[in-house]
Order: sequence, then C-alpha cells, then structure tokens
Amino acid sequence: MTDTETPPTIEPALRTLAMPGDANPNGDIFGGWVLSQMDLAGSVPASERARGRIATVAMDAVRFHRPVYVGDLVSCYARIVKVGNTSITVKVETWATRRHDVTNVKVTEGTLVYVAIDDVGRPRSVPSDEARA
Ligand SMILES: CC(=O)SCCNC(=O)CCNC(=O)[C@H](O)C(C)(C)COP(=O)(O)OP(=O)(O)OC[C@H]1O[C@@H](n2cnc3c(N)ncnc32)[C@H](O)[C@@H]1OP(=O)(O)O
Repeated sequence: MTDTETPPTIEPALRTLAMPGDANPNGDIFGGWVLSQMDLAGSVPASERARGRIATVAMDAVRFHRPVYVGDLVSCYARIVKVGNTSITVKVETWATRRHDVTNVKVTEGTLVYVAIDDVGRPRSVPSDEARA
C-alpha cells in the first residue's frame, strides 16, 4: 500500500480531527480512539438499515495498517456487506488525511457486526428492505 492511494468514493459515515487529547504516551493517536470512531461510523448505516436501536456484537478482522497522528483528518467509510436475521455486518475503512502534506492513507479496516435490538435489549429481526420508507 502506498501513501497516495485513493479513498473510497462513497461519502464517509464519519469525519473528525484527531486531537492531542486522543494521543497515547508516544504522541500518536490511541488505537482505542480509532476503534470507537469505527464503531460509530459502522453504526450509521446499521441503525439506518435496522430502523432503530442496535448494539455492537463483534469487531472482526480489525487491522491497524498505519498510525494516526495528531492533526490528521480522519474519515471512516462504512458499507453494509451482509444482513442476517437480527444482525447487520458492516465493513469499515478508516483513512487519514495527513495535516502537513495532505496525502491520504488507509489506516485501519475491520468488519463490525451489529444486532438490531428491541426496547429491552433483546435481538429483533431486521426489517425487510421493502419495509424501508
Ligand atoms: C460489552 C460492551 O459494552 S460492547 C459495546 C456495546 N455492545 C453491547 O453492549 C452489546 C452487548 N451484547 C448484547 O447485549 C447481546 O450479545 C446482543 C443483544 C447484542 C445479542 O444477543 P445474543 O443473545 O447474544 O444474540 P444471538 O446469539 O441471538 O445473536 C444475534 C445475532 O448476532 C450474531 N452474532 C452473535 N455473536 C456474533 C459474533 N461474535 N460475530 C458475528 N455475529 C455474531 C448472530 O449470528 C445473530 O445473527 P443473525 O440473527 O443475523 O443470525
């Protein structure tokens, strides 16, 4: 992978700036912060598809390719890859736009699984695609 790769052409589900308060003791961005951005980003299409409340049940095959630095513009791209009975699987890629040279770098990717839940937190069926408004 090179630093000049092109990010996905879809709109990012989430875009934010990596701030000094998100850094680890080395001065780079803490991996847990990146994971939480991925979780938030994946939840955007998942909750839309579930038409309601969801819970994250798994984060699979997460790979940290490159560090995120303070000042990077962080964009998470999320697309649904599978809809089960109660679960929705979302592939999330995180890209960083470096502050100094404005290059785009894929920094993480992973597959997140969300479960549609009811008011008391029990799994419920994902509505059919046709049921969407
Ligand atoms: C611990 C935390 O705070 S993590 C942060 C936020 N997440 C949470 O709080 C969620 C905590 N977990 C839960 O509340 C429950 O596990 C629930 C409600 C998400 C799921 O309830 P369960 O009784 O475990 O559900 P169940 O075993 O029926 O599985 C539900 C669906 O998830 C899928 N699933 C369950 N575990 C996994 C897994 N590890 N990987 C992939 N899919 C999974 C199942 O295949 C099923 O999908 P399907 O209906 O489309 O076939």
